[in-house]
Amino acid sequence: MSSAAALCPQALTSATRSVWGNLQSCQVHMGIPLGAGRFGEGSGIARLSTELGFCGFLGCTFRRAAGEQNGFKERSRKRGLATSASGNFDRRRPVEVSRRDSSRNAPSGERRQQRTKFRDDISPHRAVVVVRLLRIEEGGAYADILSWDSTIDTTREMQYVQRTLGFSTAELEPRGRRLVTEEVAGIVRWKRYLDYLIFSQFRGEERDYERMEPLLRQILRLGVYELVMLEMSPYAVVNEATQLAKIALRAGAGGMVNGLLRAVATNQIENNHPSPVLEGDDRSQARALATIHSHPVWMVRKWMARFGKEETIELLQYNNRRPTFALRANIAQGVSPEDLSAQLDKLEVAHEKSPYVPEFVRLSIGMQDVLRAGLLKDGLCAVQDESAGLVVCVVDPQPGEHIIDCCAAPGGKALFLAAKLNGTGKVLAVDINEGRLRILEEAAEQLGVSNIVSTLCCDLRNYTADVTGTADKVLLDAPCSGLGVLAKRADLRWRRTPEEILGLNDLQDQLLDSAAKLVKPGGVLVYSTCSIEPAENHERVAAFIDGHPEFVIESAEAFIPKELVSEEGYFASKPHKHLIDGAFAARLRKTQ
Ligand SMILES: C[S@@+](CC[C@H](N)C(=O)[O-])C[C@H]1O[C@@H](n2cnc3c(N)ncnc32)[C@H](O)[C@@H]1O
Repeated sequence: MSSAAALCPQALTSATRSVWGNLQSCQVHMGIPLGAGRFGEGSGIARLSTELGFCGFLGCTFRRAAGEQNGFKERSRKRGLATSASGNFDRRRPVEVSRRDSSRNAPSGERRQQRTKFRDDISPHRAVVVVRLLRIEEGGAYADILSWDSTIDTTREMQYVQRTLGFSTAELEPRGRRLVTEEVAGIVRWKRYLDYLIFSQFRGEERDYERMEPLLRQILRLGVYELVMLEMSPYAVVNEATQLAKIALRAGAGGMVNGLLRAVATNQIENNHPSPVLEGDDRSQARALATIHSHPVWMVRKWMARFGKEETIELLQYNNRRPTFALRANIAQGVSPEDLSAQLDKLEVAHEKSPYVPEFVRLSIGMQDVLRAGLLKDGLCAVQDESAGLVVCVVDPQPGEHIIDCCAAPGGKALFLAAKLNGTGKVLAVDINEGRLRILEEAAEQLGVSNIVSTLCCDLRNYTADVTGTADKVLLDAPCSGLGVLAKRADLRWRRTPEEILGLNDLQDQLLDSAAKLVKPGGVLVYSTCSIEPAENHERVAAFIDGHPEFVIESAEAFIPKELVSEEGYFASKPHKHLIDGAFAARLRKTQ
């Protein structure tokens, strides 16, 4: 599998920076019931985490699966990350990174004692946040995968803290857990802007700043985030961050943190933070916007060239918003959207009907209550972004049809396709990733569509080498950059590169050629992504049509609201305009 094949951010999408966490986040966009893979024998949270960690939806996980492991291992070792006996990065073990151990020269007994010291002057959430940030930045963990599920035992997390920082704290209460999830996602998202504020108060050369110890940097980011973005009391923030740096690093580090955060706190009170000036040529303006809205410069430049400055700012702002979520009523179990709405009313969870997909309801808060009430575990609904539902609407499955979902795992769209078949017809879910297919199979059981869905693990390109098309409809939800789902995937913006996106285009073309072979004459092929980039969307379809004159474009307008349909007849959502994830789908009819 090429490394490009690894990229599959939709899964990631979901995400959530909300309390119900990462595992879930992976599943959200995909429409997997959050319970899937979490409760069965050997398939608990731990297995799902491993699964996600391996095949991920995200780039880095993919990269590892795709054979770039060596570089990663090498990096891990250099940085002292925990590796398993096989040399693989082991998420279960603490990442002990770059803490300068002030007790290094102490006698071993004393050192052990210091390591296990209990500190009640450091809030547990702050200790956990800096350790998680280290794991994400130094250890390659995903922000989503580190989100918190209320059902997870926190003991292991606190062991990470103890081993990384050298002391233990109180256990996290539920409120602390929520704060951890919120802060980790927020700090990852706002990293560039936070670093700008930190650097503006840093007394030293840029070189020294670049070389700053990773733990010290995370403590500063946490302090600045709490002061500026959460507007917490400066007294508590500055004192605890100072103390944390003193204990986990050394006295001098504490002094530095104290001075810097006090300066930021003063600017906060006086509303006097420095700000990059939006002037000069496009490049300078893109740099300024990238800092103000905390995105990579290349992304901002790309969008400015396409959308203009004002619209780019809207998109950047949308990507920094707290993401909202949608639930899909499981019509396969006879649950109508009205039934789901009544259940949510009972739980006093505020929600509204999706204006785009009849089976969906939107909520901005209250997911924890939905989880606790077991609506997902019982298969009454699934968490899924409306954009994923809209792709299924463009396929327009009809009872009795034979449908192939070519890149199906972990299965959000396949399961909704199956539900729409109303008990008759077949969905064949093909994917190269076995672990993710297992998640799909469990979710199909949970949602009551396992009689409709079957799975096949293979590389689509090999599978179609000599088949003749028999499917009524084929969906190719291709591996992509995921630039449409940045609001839900806090760390994705920092993981993507322009080269990676270019590299994906070949794979997308090859998969399209393969998927086309499965469609019977007169049948329909839908190509979709969770990207807003023309290079992955319109341009791929144009290239495909060039080489396949037997396919014609059919407008999506007959299947979804007009406002979501582009001039060319494609479904193309813009996050900042439609307030859902950015996604794309082209409906292509095979004429002969
Ligand atoms: C965007 S994700 C699919 C999400 C899925 N449609 C859903 O709704 O849950 C892309 C998928 O393509 C799969 N994939 C990548 N290369 C493939 C190949 N050559 N053959 C089959 N599947 C492949 C990945 O394993 C990944 O699961």
